[in-house]
Amino acid sequence: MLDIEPDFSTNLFSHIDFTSGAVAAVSGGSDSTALLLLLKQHLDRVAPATKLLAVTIDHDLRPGSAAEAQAVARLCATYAIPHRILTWSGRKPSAGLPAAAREARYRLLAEAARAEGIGLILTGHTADDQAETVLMRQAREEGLARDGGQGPADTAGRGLAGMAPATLYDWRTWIVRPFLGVRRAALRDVLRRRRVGWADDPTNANEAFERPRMRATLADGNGAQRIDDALALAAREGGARTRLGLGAADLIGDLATQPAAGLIRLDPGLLKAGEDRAAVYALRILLATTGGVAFLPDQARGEALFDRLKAGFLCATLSRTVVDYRRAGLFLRREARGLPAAAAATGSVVWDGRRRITLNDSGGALLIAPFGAAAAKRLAVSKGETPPSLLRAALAAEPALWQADKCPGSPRDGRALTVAEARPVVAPFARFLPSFDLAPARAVAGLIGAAPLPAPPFRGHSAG
Ligand SMILES: Nc1ncnc2c1ncn2[C@@H]1O[C@H](COP(=O)(O)OP(=O)(O)OP(=O)(O)O)[C@@H](O)[C@H]1O
Repeated sequence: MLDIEPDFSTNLFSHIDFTSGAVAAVSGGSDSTALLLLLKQHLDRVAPATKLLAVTIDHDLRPGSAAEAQAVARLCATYAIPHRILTWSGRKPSAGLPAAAREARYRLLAEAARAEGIGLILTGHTADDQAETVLMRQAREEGLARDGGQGPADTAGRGLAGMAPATLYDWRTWIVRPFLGVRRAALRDVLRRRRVGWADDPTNANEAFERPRMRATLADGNGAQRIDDALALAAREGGARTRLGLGAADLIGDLATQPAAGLIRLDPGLLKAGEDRAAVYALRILLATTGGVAFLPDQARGEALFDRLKAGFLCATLSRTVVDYRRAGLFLRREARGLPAAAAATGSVVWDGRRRITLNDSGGALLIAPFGAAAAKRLAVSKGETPPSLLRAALAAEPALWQADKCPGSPRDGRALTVAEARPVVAPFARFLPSFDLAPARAVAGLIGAAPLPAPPFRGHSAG
């Protein structure tokens, strides 16, 4: 645990690369207020020219939220820190409110960063938050196991790693959490010493929500020990997950190829690589990527499929992906079912979770729709090592631009590129990429031709 001394901010921030500036996400609570002051102190000392912007999201969920945001604005004015307030004005769902608020918060924070050309957001998540996260996930797993569902094996090495020290948002903005090893009480001591107040969000004490319930259980005599144990568990699991990801990345680099857009071939050597856990992880990541699904298929299904593949040739579907194991190899492609309906082609959209389509001009009256089996059948495909039927099936599920019932540009037709660019997206990591998974994300991006990852936000580039 880091000791909080007046100049401890060096320990907390010196490993972070501030070249592209920083957004401090400040709710006005104790942790993010401490983040703001300590970060400002650090930058003033070591890099005063760094562009620093404080951003407060007004979720507009409680009567006092606008006034709290104004209080942050006043504090920022005192320290001459530029500050913006962004309001979540969208429809508020009745179920899953914390998740929706979090989604809106990160979207708005990232928009504010991008508008200033800043690639880095810092949040005030603490060791207490980390311990709560790990213990909540553990409690959910135990509940699942008790109910006869998939228990620890389901998330082992993933969920219990807790929050990553850095997460890439939308494949372009880094979210860094420098306080994951610092207790909230220590941050509050810093604020008290400086006579700076903070707001206490009543939602944090509302035991209708899971996190405040967990927080309440940690307030008794055992709490400190349970927090320390949870942090130790998170550290072990984070390391295990990073190693698992490195193993999966090596397998993807060595054994996966892309014979055509939307078609991945795995060398059957994957089934006897001797490192089943990494191989199953690689398979799950590639399934989600091929199917355009944001979540990996669960561990149990991944393992079951892997075991069936080991037993011999098969054709099965998981995560919207057809797994076709035959003499020519082990192939993955998007299933034909449930592809997006034809839609007007405008601006930049993520299509089917798999392709970012960017129109270079207005596109006129064009539609984006799957290329389709009929059009794919008419196309000549080369007779190489890959069975033509598989090439056609993958092509049929690719996006194409349509005018009336004619297709002006197929995915393999040069003309399409003058109108639109369809860049593959690494679906499971496109929105949130925890630093634990950087290696497999990079390997998959290289395999399918997705945009390269931005440099990690740490000096010397070690994130994980
Ligand atoms: N409304 C908000 N505006 C800006 N950033 C926020 C907001 N809510 C949360 N954050 C960021 O996310 C981090 C974790 O959020 P969490 O909800 O745990 O914090 P909080 O209890 O609202 O406030 P704090 O962490 O400052 O005590 C905060 O430290 C802050 O960096």
